[in-house]
Amino acid sequence: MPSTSHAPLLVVAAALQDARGRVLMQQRPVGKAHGGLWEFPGGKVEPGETPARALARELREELAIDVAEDDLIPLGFATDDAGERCVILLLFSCRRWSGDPRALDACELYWDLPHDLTHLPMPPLDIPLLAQLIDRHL
Ligand SMILES: Nc1nc2c([nH]c(=O)n2[C@@H]2O[C@H](COP(=O)(O)OP(=O)(O)OP(=O)(O)O)[C@@H](O)[C@H]2O)c(=O)[nH]1
Repeated sequence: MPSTSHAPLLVVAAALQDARGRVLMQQRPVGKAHGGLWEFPGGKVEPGETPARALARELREELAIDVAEDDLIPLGFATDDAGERCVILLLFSCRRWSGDPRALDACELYWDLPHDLTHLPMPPLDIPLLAQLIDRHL
């Protein structure tokens, strides 16, 4: 049975959806892991944080928006255990926030309907999560 000496890396991300149903993707900076690829905004859960609290913090840090934890609705997850450390990415849906998202961390932001985002190059776990979003007609 495969095993690892590390605890899984827990990562949270948001499908921010505007009134027209468009979802926000952000492009990771070149030079970072998965540089240049398009991801759902979010990041790592720090020790002592709940997933929703971590995601609200990441959205503030990365996009300068405020989100109430109650407005983060669990949507699905994806895992990758091929590398040295298993990664678990939890995706939340979010339709309400305050502020206009700005790319404080990403190179660029891009809004489009979920089925029109499939052409973007994405990190491995964002691909099945986008598929889950499309399957659920969200
Ligand atoms: N979104 C996404 N992240 C992934 C995937 N696979 C994977 O290892 N990760 C890792 O999950 C972490 C996401 O956290 P992050 O966005 O806060 O990380 P970061 O590279 O900006 O690092 P930093 O916050 O330490 O500067 C990164 O280490 C990223 O490389 C994946 O398929 N999708």
